[in-house]
Formats: sequence, C-alpha cells, structure tokens
Amino acid sequence: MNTIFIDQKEILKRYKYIDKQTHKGIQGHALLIGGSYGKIGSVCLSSKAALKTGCGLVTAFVPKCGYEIVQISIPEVMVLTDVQEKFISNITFEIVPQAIGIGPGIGQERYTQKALHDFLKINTAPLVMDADALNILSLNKSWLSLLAPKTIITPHPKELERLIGTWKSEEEKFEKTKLFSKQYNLIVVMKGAPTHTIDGETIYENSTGNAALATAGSGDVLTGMITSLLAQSYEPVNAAILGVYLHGLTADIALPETGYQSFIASNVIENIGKAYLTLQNAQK
Ligand SMILES: NC(=O)C1=CN([C@@H]2O[C@H](COP(=O)(O)OP(=O)(O)OC[C@H]3O[C@@H](n4cnc5c(N)ncnc54)[C@H](OP(=O)(O)O)[C@@H]3O)[C@@H](O)[C@H]2O)[C@@H](O)CC1
Ligand SMILES: Nc1ncnc2c1ncn2[C@@H]1O[C@H](COP(=O)(O)OP(=O)(O)O)[C@@H](O)[C@H]1O
Ligand SMILES: [Mg+2]
Repeated sequence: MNTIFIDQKEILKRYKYIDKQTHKGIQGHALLIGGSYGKIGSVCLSSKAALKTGCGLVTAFVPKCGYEIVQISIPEVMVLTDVQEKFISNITFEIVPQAIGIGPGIGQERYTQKALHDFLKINTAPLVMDADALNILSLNKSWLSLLAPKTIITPHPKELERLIGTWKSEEEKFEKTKLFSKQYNLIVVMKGAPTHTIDGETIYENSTGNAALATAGSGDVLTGMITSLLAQSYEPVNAAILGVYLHGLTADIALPETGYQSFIASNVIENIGKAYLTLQNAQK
C-alpha cells in the first residue's frame, strides 16, 4: 500500500506563503452552499472557517430563512439566497467563485436534490462535497459521473458507507474506497480518527487531531477550510491534505485549555490562526 504519513515536514513541502503584495481579489473567492431550516448554523460554521483559512472573499448561498442569521453572525461573509424559505431549490448566482463547497446542513428535500443535479451539470469551479450533498449522491449514484476530475468529497464513516456500501474489515474499507476514488477520479477525505485522504492508489494519513473533534459541526468547519484552500489555488489533493492537517492541529492546540469535552466546532475556527503560525514559525 502506498501510504504517506502527513506530518509537519510533509505539510511544509505543500504550504504556500502569503505574498506581501496580495489583496482580497487574488486571495480567492469561496462560495459555500448549504443550510436548511434549523441547520443554518452548519453553513455559518463553514463560511467563517473559509474566511479564517485565508481566502479573500466568502459568499454563502442559503435558503431565505438563513439570510439574517448569516449576515448577523458573520458580517464579513456575503449572502445570496434561494427563492425558497426553508430549503435550497435552485442554485443560481452571478459571482465567479474560485472554489465551491456544497452540502453542510442542506437536507435531502426533493427540490434540493434536483437543485444539486442541475448545479452539478453546469458547475466548472473546483468543488468540495460534504454531508447531505453526499447523501443525495448516494440516493442517485448515476450523478457521480457528473463530478469533475479531482472533486473532493469529505464523508464521515456513515456517509462513506452510503456511497460505497458496507465493509467487513479496515482493509476492505480502504480497498473499496481506493476503487471508488479511481472509478470516479475523486479525492476522498475519509474522515475518522485519524483521517485518511485517498487519491487513487495513494493514501495520505493525517497526524493531527484528537477526540475533542467528536462534536457537532466540526466536519462543517473542515469543508469550509478545504474550500478556502482550493479557492487560494492549492491543488485539490494539497487543499485536502493541508485542510485536514490544520483542522486537526487546532484541536491539539486547544486541548490543554478546553479538555476533550468542552471543545466545540467554533474552537476549531478560533485556533486556525495558531495552527498556521506553527507552520510559519517552523520555517524561520
Ligand atoms: N449546527 C448545524 O447546523 C449542524 C448541522 N449538521 C448537518 O446535519 C446533517 C446531518 O449530518 P449528520 O452527520 O449528523 O447525520 P448522518 O449523516 O445521519 O450521520 C450521523 C450518523 O453517522 C454515524 N457516524 C458519524 N460519524 C461517525 C464516526 N466518526 N464513526 C462512526 N460512525 C459515525 C453515526 O451512526 P451510528 O453509529 O449511530 O449508526 C451517526 O449517528 C448534515 O447536513 C450536517 O452538515 C451537523 O453537521 C451538525 C451541526
Ligand atoms: N475521535 C476522533 N478523533 C479525531 N478526529 C475526530 C474524532 N471524531 C471526529 N473527528 C473528526 O471530526 C470531524 C467530524 O466530521 P462530521 O462527522 O462530518 O461532523 P459534522 O457533520 O457534525 O460537522 C471529522 O473531521 C473527523 O475526522
Ligand atoms: Mg458532517
């Protein structure tokens, strides 16, 4: 098996410094599409995480009921709304994002499924798919062929099972996921403890993170972080690997202060800066 252990040394090979002359227009524009009535928090978490991971602009596309929630909870984020009040039914926008993350909290309404299908048919931006976007794909497996090469998917074990079916051993899980990655030319972020990112035959095993991450919304945050890195022009596989590494590192940094139990997804976002600083300090 071709497994690469992703530690700080491997990350420093991939991490890109900020150009002193940069501006928000070239730092990348990320679009996060998600949320439904009662789950607007997920897209708030993804959007804020995207900003804190360094892209220049973030727009959230949410159902109408999410408009004020996103505007008030994260004023830095721009908001576009669907025509429907409680769920997404028609994904249209005039902005040109450098990357899109779709799925957190989006639900599986029939109209949302159709909206996802129509979106996949026309989308050309680098894409991260998570949560209910993956569950919708599991219900409509023929749509997998609509995904552009190197689309990143970020399933937790249950979402992965819905996509590839059950496995009897860890070995079988890896074999089936590699086959799936090759069949559809996808990058699969197999979330777990630890998380493995699979790109065809290559497995990248992450070295950061701990059980404090077992908390609502921590995956939604990861989606925003990887989308942000994609928007900043990281190659998809490097966006996935670096996003997973920084995400885990936030929990390692926060653990002495929060303990396992009181760490929440917002603490991931709060500690992204410190996680980045470990990389900058290591290169001095
Ligand atoms: N504030 C908000 O708006 C939030 C909104 N959110 C949004 O809600 C939507 C539904 O997402 P979801 O992941 O909660 O539901 P679902 O896909 O049924 O999976 C749950 C089942 O999967 C399993 N499982 C999970 N992890 C596992 C592991 N590591 N290892 C093993 N098994 C694991 C476990 O199954 P069990 O073991 O119980 O059989 C568990 O019961 C989605 O759109 C999301 O973005 C949430 O992010 C929360 C915050
Ligand atoms: N025990 C654990 N150790 C390390 N990481 C974990 C652990 N439990 C969960 N995580 C991480 O937390 C995140 C959970 O994602 P997910 O299940 O999608 O959460 P949500 O949908 O609530 O946002 C993943 O990145 C996963 O790897
Ligand atoms: Mg999730």
